[in-house]
Amino acid sequence: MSKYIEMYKSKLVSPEKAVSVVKSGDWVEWGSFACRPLVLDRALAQRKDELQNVKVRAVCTAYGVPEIVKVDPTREHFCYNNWHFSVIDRKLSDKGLCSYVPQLYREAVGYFNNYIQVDVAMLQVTPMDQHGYFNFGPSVSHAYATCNNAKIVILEINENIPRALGGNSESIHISEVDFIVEGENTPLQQTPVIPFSEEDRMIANHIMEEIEDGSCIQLGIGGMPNVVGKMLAESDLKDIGVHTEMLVDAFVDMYEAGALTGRKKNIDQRKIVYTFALGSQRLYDFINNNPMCATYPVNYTNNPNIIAQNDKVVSINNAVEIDLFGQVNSETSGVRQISGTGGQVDFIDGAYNSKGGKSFICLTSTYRDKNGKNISRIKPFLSNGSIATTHRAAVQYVITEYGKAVLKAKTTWQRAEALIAIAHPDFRDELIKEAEKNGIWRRSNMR
Ligand SMILES: CC(=O)SCCNC(=O)CCNC(=O)[C@H](O)C(C)(C)COP(=O)(O)OP(=O)(O)OC[C@H]1O[C@@H](n2cnc3c(N)ncnc32)[C@H](O)[C@@H]1OP(=O)(O)O
Ligand SMILES: CCCC(=O)O
Repeated sequence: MSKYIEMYKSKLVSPEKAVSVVKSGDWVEWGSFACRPLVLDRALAQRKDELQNVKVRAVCTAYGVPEIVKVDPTREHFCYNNWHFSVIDRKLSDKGLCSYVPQLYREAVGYFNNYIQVDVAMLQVTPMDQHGYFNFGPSVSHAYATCNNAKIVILEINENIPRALGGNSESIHISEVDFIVEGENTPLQQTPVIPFSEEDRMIANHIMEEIEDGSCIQLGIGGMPNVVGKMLAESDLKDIGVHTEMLVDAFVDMYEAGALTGRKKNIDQRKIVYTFALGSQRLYDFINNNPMCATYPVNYTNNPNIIAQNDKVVSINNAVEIDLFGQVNSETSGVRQISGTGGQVDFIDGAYNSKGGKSFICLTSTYRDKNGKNISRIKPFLSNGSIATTHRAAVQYVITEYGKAVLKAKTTWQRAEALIAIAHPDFRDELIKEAEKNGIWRRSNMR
């Protein structure tokens, strides 16, 4: 028997035994996205009455509401927190059951190395390989930093987790692990493909005009970036490269269409670089043992200096609203946290510094609220309480179905003009009046 199998056997315990190490007051860190623990969550929830004030941090909750949250609506026993809200997290937050942790995603590894305490780390990983390594699969992100800084590391094995080749920090050795639990091999979280609207297609068309052969693409989270990805796959563009934070199904479409070769990249040439993957089973099958894919920790993928080493970086991200000063909110609706800062700012900075690089903030010109009322996403000010995800000076291109606005190096009145020109026509007069009132309009505007 190999020494690693012996070590494995000595560390293999039941979920109940593994979570018995958690003490009142501890900070517990979970694996992110599709790699959050499942059987460990259930076992921890069963200890509710013995524990007080155990704080759990997670990223973008998948697989439904965690058991620790379900069993403790008071948050006295378990206090759930999240670095990036999914639809589950925002609904929990509406009920006061989940708190947001602001972050610049590129800094996540540094937070673990320098700022925060982790008493117990719990992550889903692949089964161990013959060299004694467990792979972090589609959720490399800050997984190694979490484990490296945790007092106790517990891994939950899931045979369905694909083995993601790196890069670096994509795996952890058995010698660095305290306990192993064999999970139930739950299929990975699948994200539905969102149907896109005519407005989405028009926005994507404006972006497509700016993409060239050899461009290096980042697609952000949300519906719109995926539409552009699909159109890229259907285009006759050649030698597209990928350096992204999030890997989505659209990249598989591009690969299968032959558009994606990565041959023109200056770094990680011919590799699809990413830090986490979230999508369908087809995406997870694509990354499994695929030498074309290289996953890295987020302090590499999202470092603007690394991003900028490739030429013609094109960064495509969604937003909730933008004000006439150019401040972009991509994460809240007033004080309601919808999502997170994520890597938006990282890629906007990286693309700007890349030779020939371009960053796009895209949004439909209007949004239909829950009462069916059409509301302009281009506003005089961000909604009361909304957070500026990307500050105004960083913004380069803004796109709606009505066209493109380039904000870099523009005066306040030029910005207001450029943004009003791509607002929905029904709102333009009102926006001009507001811009005048707020001192960012000139008589010569729109002439
Ligand atoms: C991942 C990378 O590679 S790096 C960078 C990418 N990361 C980021 O850009 C971080 C921030 N961005 C995001 O999270 C997303 O792009 C978003 C939130 C802006 C859009 O994501 P989508 O999934 O397309 O948004 P969607 O249209 O489904 O809306 C999400 C929620 O916001 C609400 N919403 C959207 N727009 C508005 C608005 N203008 N006012 C109020 N609420 C709004 C929706 O109602 C929905 O809430 P609900 O589920 O409670 O009904
Ligand atoms: C956790 C980050 C996801 C995003 O960047 O949007």
